[in-house]
Amino acid sequence: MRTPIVIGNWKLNGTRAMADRLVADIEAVRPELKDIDIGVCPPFVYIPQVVAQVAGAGLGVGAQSCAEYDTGAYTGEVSAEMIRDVGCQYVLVGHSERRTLFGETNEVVGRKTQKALAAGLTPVVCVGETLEERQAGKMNAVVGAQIEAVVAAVGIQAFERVIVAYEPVWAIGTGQTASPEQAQAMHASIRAQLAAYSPAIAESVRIQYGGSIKPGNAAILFAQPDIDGGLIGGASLTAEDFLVICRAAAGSLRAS
Ligand SMILES: O=C[C@H](O)COP(=O)(O)O
Repeated sequence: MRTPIVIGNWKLNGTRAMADRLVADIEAVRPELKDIDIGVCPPFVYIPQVVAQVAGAGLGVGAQSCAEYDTGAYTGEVSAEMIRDVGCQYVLVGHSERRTLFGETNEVVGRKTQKALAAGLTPVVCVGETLEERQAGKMNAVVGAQIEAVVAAVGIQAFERVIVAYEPVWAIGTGQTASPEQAQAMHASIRAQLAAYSPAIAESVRIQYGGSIKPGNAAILFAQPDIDGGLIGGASLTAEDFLVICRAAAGSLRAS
């Protein structure tokens, strides 16, 4: 049985006051949602305040990216060690916005995953195809290559400590969610790919779905057998929406 995990990726949004209110609202209902894992990924500058606020509340904190380097002359970068040092548990790696807007290749994503694991963080490795790739029928090959690069960098055994997030690029921030069937098919395909290396690891690895998850569609997505929670963008910015989504994840556990 895999514990569902819901993570809010705030992206480039928020203020100190917003972070304070949002986290307080999530914490207030955390005891009702104790059967699932919940995390938030604020912008770097708000991480210390959120870490201090959630201390002991069972809410994980993550960064939205990490450097592929440890230390040195890399202006603007933040290392996985630093992220761990300030109390984070998670780090997103290879989000499609990083891949598309900041040129992160599969190899870079592999190296970042390696750094995250070495620092003791849980990397949330994001994969997903563009609309053009889907329309050309290449989605399994594209996502397969993204997964393969991470396996090549860290080895299959390390996937015990990796979370995968399948986020079709065409569904991110567009309001156009993958259908439950499309999402389930890709999650099953990722699991099958990992099973070729290790059936046990494939069975235990958590695969989140991300891309326009909202209160109205979360339950049906989370009800799919290979979907283990969600990576939430826009709907993670208000406690009202985020908590409905968290409740849907907790509900999927009870229904299974
Ligand atoms: O990291 C989150 C994803 O990019 C999904 O974003 P979204 O829920 O705003 O579509």
